Amino acid sequence: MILDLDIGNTLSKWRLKDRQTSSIRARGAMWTRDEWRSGSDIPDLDIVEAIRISNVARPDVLEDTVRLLSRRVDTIHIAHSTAEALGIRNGYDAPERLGVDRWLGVLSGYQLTGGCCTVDCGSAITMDAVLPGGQHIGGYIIPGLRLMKESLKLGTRKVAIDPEQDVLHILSPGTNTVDAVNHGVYMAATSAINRLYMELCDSHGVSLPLLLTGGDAELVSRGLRVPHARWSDMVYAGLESLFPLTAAEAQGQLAGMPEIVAPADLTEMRRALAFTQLL
Ligand SMILES: Nc1ncnc2c1ncn2[C@@H]1O[C@H](COP(=O)(O)OP(=O)(O)O)[C@@H](O)[C@H]1O
Ligand SMILES: CC(C)(COP(=O)(O)O)[C@@H](O)C(=O)NCCC(=O)O
Ligand SMILES: [K+]
Repeated sequence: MILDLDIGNTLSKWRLKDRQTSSIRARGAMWTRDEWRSGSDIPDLDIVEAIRISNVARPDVLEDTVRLLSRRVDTIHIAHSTAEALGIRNGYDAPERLGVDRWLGVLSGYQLTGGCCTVDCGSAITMDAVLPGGQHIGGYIIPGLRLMKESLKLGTRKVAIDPEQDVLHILSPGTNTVDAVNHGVYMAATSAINRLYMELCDSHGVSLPLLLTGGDAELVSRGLRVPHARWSDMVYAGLESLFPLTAAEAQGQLAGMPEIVAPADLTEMRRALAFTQLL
């Protein structure tokens, strides 16, 4: 069994993948600040032969995790952002500074689409673009939904946006503090993504497929006006492509690959952008 770990600033996600069949056997998550201890939602290490890790939490979180796991498992691969990988050139001035979860998302997105825009809606919302030909051009970082709410200190941080709510309702003016904050934060996130995505396509003259991942991807997806696909295993897929361990992975079959959704027409996007600039 392979243990894949995606350690974010809020949640540490894990999954167990069968080395023979390439199927996912178990999944779980724990708060990143919590310690690994029995009784919590952690995988059974006795059946793990190899581990692959993506970490964007503090370095000591990674050190503690590796120390604990290396007592039980010999093979541990840790992903790092590099200047180049799998035909993609990292657009950061200091490539190693690009969050490795963003880099892994870009690697998977490019393999699926040959050029795309990736959005990871977690503690932060990050956006990256990689052009056909493999040049990553950098991206954007904004606070995630939860962080935006926390920053207001209005006591609304624990009140989640109801994922069942009709999206038109979430975009309407709030008539109490909780709704005003939730709706405002949601509008800030979704309109930034809509706008930045169209600006990126416009300035590079290419209509890029848009891919979404992260804990808030489903919610954010409903507020986007542009065609896009969700890929919840996108960071894991980057680990699979950097460190292929199964026959399917070696052939480029990445877990949970979505259907490619045809992007919006570039002329239409330019028309929409021109309209926002007229106002
Ligand atoms: N069950 C859940 N537990 C915690 N956060 C959740 C849950 N479902 C959705 N979320 C949202 O997802 C975010 C965490 O997403 P994730 O992509 O795991 O973030 P990160 O990679 O930064 O840890 C939280 O900030 C929260 O808004
Ligand atoms: C931007 C991030 C904090 C996002 O982390 P996440 O929301 O997934 O926990 C992470 O990718 C990171 O620490 N990046 C380093 C800075 C950079 O990418 O420029
Ligand atoms: K993120």
